[in-house]
Amino acid sequence: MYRCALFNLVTTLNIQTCVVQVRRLGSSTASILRGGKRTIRLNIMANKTGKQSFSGRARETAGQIKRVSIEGNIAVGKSTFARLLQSACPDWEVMTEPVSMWQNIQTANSKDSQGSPQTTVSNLLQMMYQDPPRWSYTFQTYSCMSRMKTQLQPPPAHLLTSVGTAVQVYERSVYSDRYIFALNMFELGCISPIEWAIYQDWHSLLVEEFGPRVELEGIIYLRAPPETCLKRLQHRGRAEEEGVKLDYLEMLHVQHERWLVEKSTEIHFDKLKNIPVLELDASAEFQSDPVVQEQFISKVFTTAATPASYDAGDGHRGAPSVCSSPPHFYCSFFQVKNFFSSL
Ligand SMILES: Nc1ncnc2c1ncn2[C@@H]1O[C@H](COP(=O)(O)OP(=O)(O)OP(=O)(O)O)[C@@H](O)[C@H]1O
Ligand SMILES: Nc1nc(=O)c2ncn([C@H]3C[C@H](O)[C@@H](CO)O3)c2[nH]1
Repeated sequence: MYRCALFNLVTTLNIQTCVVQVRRLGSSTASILRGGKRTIRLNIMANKTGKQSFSGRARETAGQIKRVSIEGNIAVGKSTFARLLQSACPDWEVMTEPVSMWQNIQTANSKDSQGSPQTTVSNLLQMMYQDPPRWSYTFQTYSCMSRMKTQLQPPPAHLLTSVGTAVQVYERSVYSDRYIFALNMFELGCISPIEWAIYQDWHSLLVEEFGPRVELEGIIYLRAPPETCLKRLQHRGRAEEEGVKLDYLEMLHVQHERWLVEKSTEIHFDKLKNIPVLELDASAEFQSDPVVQEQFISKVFTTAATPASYDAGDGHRGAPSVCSSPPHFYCSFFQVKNFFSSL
């Protein structure tokens, strides 16, 4: 119930009916409605319900879907924040970074005695961390391609037919691939000048060719000191990241600051230069137990969703009962709400 209430608040629209669709994060989201079948299914739906005005095609061509990426340093809490957004706004589509694709690349490179192909699974993320000069360019081609695919996925039916603000949220983007990681690897000397030139060439070509389909309307920048990120990274304990040191996170922090705060990174796409950036202080700590953390967040959101707290103002001043205990995510919620309304 509170999810409905919150969704109404976030979109700032009066929704008559609100169908809560709890979905898993990731690639499985409404996948049966994607691709070529999507329009057919939507048209059927439109005919059955008679709501022609909300047909997917109409919404898509009207450009009503807001595409937003969550950016930030390694382990700052993007996936955690994405889960928060998804549970608060079940109608939105929230897509996590395709890390498992990078960890599981299948190659058929030999045949067994019966002549059947033998597949090997390679972990490109691990290879990149173990030997950056050898694997960084390869990694960036694959990470960028997988991000491009994610950003190009057609919106699921429920997003196209929903009445309020339709939002697709990506964890990172083709832009952070270039202006954070690939650039950083180039500056570190792990991507050679010729590899960097080639990367930039095909990156620009793809972004320009796909045009509005990969454009973003906004960026949420989760910002925290690199020391905090290192602590969270170590706590998470992803095997491939064992060798990640503070200086690497400091470099990535500087890249984020240059791109999203100082705006001193040279950007090659006009729309991206003027994109609104919502900066959130992600340094506030949760309790370490993920279950308690989840309950804690739900509580904050439940309270934040009451009309009284919403009506009271901008979130910083408006809800003392919530802000007095964990101010951080409460305030973030209101900032996010206002941010989406302004796009
Ligand atoms: N606000 C927070 N306070 C304390 N711990 C947090 C907070 N946010 C996330 N964490 C913890 O930090 C770790 C990293 O979080 P998460 O996986 O969300 O980061 P990420 O930014 O998505 O990482 P990556 O850059 O690798 O994609 C997790 O163990 C998570 O539980
Ligand atoms: N080199 C490099 N380039 C990228 O585009 C990129 N995107 C993410 N990562 C690393 C950070 C986390 O360890 C892990 C999950 O985010 O993957 C990247 N590393």
